[in-house]
Amino acid sequence: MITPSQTNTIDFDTAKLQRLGFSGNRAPSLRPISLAQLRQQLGMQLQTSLDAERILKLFFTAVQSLVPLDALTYQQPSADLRLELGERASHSAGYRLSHEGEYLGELIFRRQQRFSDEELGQLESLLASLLFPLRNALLYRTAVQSALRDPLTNTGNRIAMDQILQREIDLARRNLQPLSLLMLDLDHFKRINDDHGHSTGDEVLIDVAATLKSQLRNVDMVFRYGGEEFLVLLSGTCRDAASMVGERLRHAVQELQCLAQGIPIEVSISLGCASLLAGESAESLLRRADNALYVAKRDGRNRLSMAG
Ligand SMILES: Nc1nc2c(ncn2[C@@H]2O[C@H](COP(=O)(O)OP(=O)(O)OP(=O)(O)O)[C@@H](O)[C@H]2O)c(=O)[nH]1
Repeated sequence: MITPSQTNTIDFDTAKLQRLGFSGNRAPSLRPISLAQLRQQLGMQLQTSLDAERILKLFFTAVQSLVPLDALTYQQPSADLRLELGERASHSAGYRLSHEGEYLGELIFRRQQRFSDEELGQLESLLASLLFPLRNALLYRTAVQSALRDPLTNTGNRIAMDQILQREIDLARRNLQPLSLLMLDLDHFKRINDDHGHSTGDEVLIDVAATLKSQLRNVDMVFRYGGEEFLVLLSGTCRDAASMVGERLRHAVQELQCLAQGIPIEVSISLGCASLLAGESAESLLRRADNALYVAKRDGRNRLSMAG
């Protein structure tokens, strides 16, 4: 029988690290180590993962067996990555990382004592071991992110939506928090395509997606659900608040100044709103939001309808 504290899952990265003599949970080794030995170890250790955060954590731990540190911060805004490890401290040594002109982020070492010239030389030498693993991890991260994004509107795609919706439902249930969905669809979009061409239609989709994002909090998520249909996931948001958000979105899209060859195009959206019921599945929640959207269309468009 498997007791709750046991697990039969194998983390291959951890297992490989243990074979190489490293453990992520162990404090850094107190055994003196030379720069050359540490570079050799890092060369092997950092190749065990394609997860940039994990690589930076391994690096931070390993470096401390040669140069004492209190913190490491790293950021690469275009990869949407920011990491703060350890406690903030007064002295810092910052590096802009790049490889063959490719920007790989900013990394800052921090600690309470000033760094000596020798230590700075050691840190720079160790950073060389980080470059290739970090570059590969950033490429991997970009590939994973692009597999989950709609390239036209830069919103999440259907695959991302399926994954995130289920996760958010589980979280809402565990934390006893409300969760609401807005399903929205551009009105008479076919006419826009027919009258002004598909590239104008694409521009309208891009503008509407940008408008939706600009009206929402960072934690709210926008997905392109179909051709001219979007889904907004509002975690921690009850029915009344979701209805207000929906109205705000509807109004913002109506105010959009879209032009085709200098001629203004009227753009509006219809929305269906549903809030998670106790024990409800993702499919049922989506179905109720879709039914509410159907009612909004049937009742004249450019309106919000609440699921029953
Ligand atoms: N330009 C462009 N058009 C798209 C895209 N995806 C879907 N469409 C078009 O969106 C239109 C949707 O038409 P309908 O489903 O009839 O909906 P509608 O005209 O918006 O009418 P209602 O939803 O009833 O208000 C179709 O003409 C599709 O070709 C896209 O990526 N770009």
